[in-house]
Amino acid sequence: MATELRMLRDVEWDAWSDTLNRAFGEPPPSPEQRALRRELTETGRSFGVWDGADCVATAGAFSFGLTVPGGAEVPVAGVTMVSVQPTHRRRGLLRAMMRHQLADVRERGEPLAVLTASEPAIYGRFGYGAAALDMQLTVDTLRLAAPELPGTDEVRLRLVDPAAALAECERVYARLVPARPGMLARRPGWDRLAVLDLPGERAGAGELQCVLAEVDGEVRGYARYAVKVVWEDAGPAGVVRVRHVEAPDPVVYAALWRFLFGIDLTSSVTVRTRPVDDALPHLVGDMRRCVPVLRESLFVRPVEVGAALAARTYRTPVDVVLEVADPFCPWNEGRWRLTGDATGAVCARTTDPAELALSVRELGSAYLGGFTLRSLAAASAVRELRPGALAAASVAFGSDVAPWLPHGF
Ligand SMILES: CC(=O)SCCNC(=O)CCNC(=O)[C@H](O)C(C)(C)COP(=O)(O)OP(=O)(O)OC[C@H]1O[C@@H](n2cnc3c(N)ncnc32)[C@H](O)[C@@H]1OP(=O)(O)O
Repeated sequence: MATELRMLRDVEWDAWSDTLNRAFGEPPPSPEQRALRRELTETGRSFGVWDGADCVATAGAFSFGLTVPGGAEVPVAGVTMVSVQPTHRRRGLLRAMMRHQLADVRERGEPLAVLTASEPAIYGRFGYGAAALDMQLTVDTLRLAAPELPGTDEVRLRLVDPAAALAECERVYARLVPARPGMLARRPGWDRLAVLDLPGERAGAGELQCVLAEVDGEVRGYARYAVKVVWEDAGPAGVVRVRHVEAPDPVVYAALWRFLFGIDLTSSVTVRTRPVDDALPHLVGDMRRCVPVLRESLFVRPVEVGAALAARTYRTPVDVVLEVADPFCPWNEGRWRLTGDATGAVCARTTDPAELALSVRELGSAYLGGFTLRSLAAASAVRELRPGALAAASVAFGSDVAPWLPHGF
């Protein structure tokens, strides 16, 4: 029987969600998880493939606002919930869904699509390039002195119920979003996801805790964490598992880390993701004891090359003609002249000779300033056609603040 690709109907949501769960091999969601997932699903952007009455593939998107270099918030499609049933894999269903979705994103006028990948090898063929890294840290707090800056003693710390303190924490988070490329402006409901604390997902740790950091009565930062109790023959060796630690002010940030380092009966801290330019390794005496694991996080796909490149600013003045290859979205193919600086940019079609040649995937990788055009050229993924063009464009595309996506979606 032929399969049919079509939009999700509200009444089909449960079956659609079960299809997704099966493809990931996950246990059924708790009622609380299911309700939140359903609330966050944008039905108008969710679709699937049906084989008769059976839903055999799923995909969707969130309408996000992404911070780009320069601080603008750009509307993007956050591609998500992609799955194909084991009975129907490797017959082209994913490819068909990606084609359908990118055409829809273009129609909506969103210049970029973004995603996090279950397996990084999947999405390059559809024009998505790895654009940001995240850094997981494991810190040996027994051997390190806790961070200390002048003023940390003036920061008042208060333990609160994570859900009850959401509004105060969100005010801090909202200040951070425009300051870092890769961050997403919060949409309704996503704050609750940040404090979801399902007993089945605690992996041996206790309940989620939240500590607020206040200066002059105002909340300036927060950390969310859970403690995993460990007793060894030699004594306590618990682990502080940090989910979030956020504070725009360095002194408040140091105060939060000092607190996390000092929790009784623990000897290490793990934090599941921080930006690669995080301050913590510089706040401790011995940065080797902050052991990092780097991993790609956010993938970026320019859907409209001209609009995407004009939506960000450039660290240094740039004037370059790009020859872009994009077999999956052929409307992007050809030559584009990009001119811009730290105040704005214009990108338009041109017939002038090309100076750099690259595919849309590399453009996605360089877009947020997380990977340089020079490093992509060293892997033969970018070709310099006019001497000097690579060095100038590579610096211009950079970002002083490393891009970072604090959470999956
Ligand atoms: C944004 C997100 O939601 S990420 C989550 C992705 N989902 C999952 O990981 C859930 C488990 N996996 C699955 O559901 C499926 O195997 C999928 C969605 C990854 C692939 O679906 P399929 O329908 O089998 O893919 P399809 O047949 O369209 O393959 C298209 C191309 O991708 C390739 N491909 C598919 N899956 C993978 C993979 N896991 N790794 C590398 N390449 C892959 C295929 O080989 C094919 O290559 P080609 O262009 O050279 O012909």
